[in-house]
Amino acid sequence: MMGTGKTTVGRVLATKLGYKFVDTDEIITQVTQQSISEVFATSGESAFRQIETQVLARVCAYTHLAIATGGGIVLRRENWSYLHHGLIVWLDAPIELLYTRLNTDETRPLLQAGDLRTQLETLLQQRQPLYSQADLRVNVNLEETPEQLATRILAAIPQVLKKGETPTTQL
Ligand SMILES: Nc1ncnc2c1ncn2[C@@H]1O[C@H](COP(=O)(O)OP(=O)(O)O)[C@@H](O)[C@H]1O
Ligand SMILES: O=C(O)C1=C[C@@H](OP(=O)(O)O)[C@@H](O)[C@H](O)C1
Ligand SMILES: [Mg+2]
Repeated sequence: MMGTGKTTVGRVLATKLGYKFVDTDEIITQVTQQSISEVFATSGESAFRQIETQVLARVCAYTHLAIATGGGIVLRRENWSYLHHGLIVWLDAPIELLYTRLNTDETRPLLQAGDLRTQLETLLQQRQPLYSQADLRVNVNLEETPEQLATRILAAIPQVLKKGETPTTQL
């Protein structure tokens, strides 16, 4: 979900793994020469989602790469075939944490209209069943630094290889 720390923690995780790192939003910004807000404003969400899928289709083919996606990547069914090229980590955070982080943020177009808490609740309700399809669920809290969170994710990854329910890691 937006604000959970995918871009920030993904970068740290890549460093720890000795992997390269890409963020699909950053690639979209480079390719379109527009900010994410500008893409939404000038072309609309549906065009953004199309570009997002094209970007994911390209980057998912690489090995030794950590990919941070936008929180809406789960919405298109075809994206899942690309996501499953790798190990999918769900950063799950309570609404209050997201609210604290995104309260003054103006870079996420889907959260600019209306009450932020309501917006977050609505989106999370829609997306929770999709996020829960990930390989690893990581409960995010306010105490851990990106460094600590990345360390915890790394430690939890072996559990993904074992058969059974989706593993969850919390502090
Ligand atoms: N573990 C963390 N502790 C404190 N702040 C964080 C942490 N992870 C991310 N942030 C901050 O939260 C905001 C959202 O993080 P970001 O990585 O952009 O999330 P996402 O890519 O999931 O939307 C940024 O301001 C970032 O600096
Ligand atoms: O959840 C979403 O639909 C979106 C999340 C954003 O990325 P982050 O999850 O990195 O904020 C960005 O792709 C766009 O604003 C839409
Ligand atoms: Mg991001």
